[in-house]
Amino acid sequence: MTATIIDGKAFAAKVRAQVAEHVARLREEQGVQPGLAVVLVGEDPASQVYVASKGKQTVEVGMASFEHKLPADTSEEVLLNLIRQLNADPNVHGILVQLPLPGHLNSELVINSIDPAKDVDGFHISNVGLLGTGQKSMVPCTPLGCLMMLRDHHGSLAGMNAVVVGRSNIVGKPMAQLLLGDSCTVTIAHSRTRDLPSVCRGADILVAAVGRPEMIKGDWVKPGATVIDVGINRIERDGKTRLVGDVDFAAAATVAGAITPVPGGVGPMTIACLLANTLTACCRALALPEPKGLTV
Ligand SMILES: NC(=O)C1=CN([C@@H]2O[C@H](COP(=O)(O)OP(=O)(O)OC[C@H]3O[C@@H](n4cnc5c(N)ncnc54)[C@H](OP(=O)(O)O)[C@@H]3O)[C@@H](O)[C@H]2O)C=CC1
Ligand SMILES: Nc1nc(=O)c2c([nH]1)NC[C@@H]1CN(c3ccc(C(=O)N[C@@H](CCC(=O)O)C(=O)O)cc3)C=[N+]21
Repeated sequence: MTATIIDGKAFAAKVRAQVAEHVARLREEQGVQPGLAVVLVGEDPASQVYVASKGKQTVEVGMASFEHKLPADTSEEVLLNLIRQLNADPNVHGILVQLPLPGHLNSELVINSIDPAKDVDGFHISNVGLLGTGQKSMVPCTPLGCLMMLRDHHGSLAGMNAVVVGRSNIVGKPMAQLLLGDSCTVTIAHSRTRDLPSVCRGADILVAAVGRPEMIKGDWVKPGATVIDVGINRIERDGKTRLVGDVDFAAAATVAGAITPVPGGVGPMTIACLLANTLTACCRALALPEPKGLTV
């Protein structure tokens, strides 16, 4: 058996086209332009690449992009002041603070200082609570992108056994909430899980968000299952730097029914959902109708 490859890159392009169309209409009919502010503290090269790519795609869909690059030794006070300023700026509808932050900064405090209505990452404690209780919220971009691909592939997810490997606040936990919201039977696995291979083998939907290159082996995958690989790991192989996921793709693709590749899977969907969330935040801020199909 050879799995269907779920093309996240192509799907993301479609989502961005939908966003762009809605943005054009907003500008024409309402004279408003959605704006996204991205804050990067420090000079982590990978983060710089992501931030540049987000900025480029933001402009491509017709939104305003505001980039704030601060030195690694920025004080909490300076960062909180910037966030206060962005919270008050009517041209900014979405705010993203790139994680991880340098160690001397309290990420929880920083994230929770963002206006929840502008928290396009969905990491603010009030958005987390709203999502957990099934109320309208800002939904974290990576899990939202995964859910969109799963719904597109399966239609209804009701009754399916979903296993999420990883319990981080930014991927694993919100992913599990979304799958539960779609009536999956959800298991969350982590580093203390006993017999992870057999837990994974029970999954109709297997989401890997571990941060360990190719840890999930082919024989951990139930035949015909759908595998969503969130992992982004840079490794050296054959003298070259390569990007691989948390799943042994070559082996899993011979067993799974469908699988997302890395690169070209979840990553591009994450950025597309960030743009979708910014548009949603803008529409909510102005009490305008929200675009359909771009949030849960
Ligand atoms: N494509 C995208 O857009 C994005 C990709 N990512 C990628 O996704 C991956 C996960 O990110 P993130 O959630 O932030 O990572 P974290 O490091 O915050 O969390 C990793 C989770 O995996 C669990 N884990 C670690 N080792 C094992 C193991 N051997 N067996 C079982 N579980 C294990 C940890 O368990 P425990 O809690 O017990 O320590 C933890 O819950 C990374 O590769 C990251 O780069 C992240 C965000 C966006
Ligand atoms: N506040 C915050 N929000 C985030 O959403 C956030 C963050 N911090 N910190 C870092 C992680 C990681 N992340 C990725 C986004 C896109 C790709 C992506 O587009 N990847 C491409 C490949 C890119 C490449 O070649 O390096 C792909 O998978 O095809 C990857 C990773 C968002 N994150």
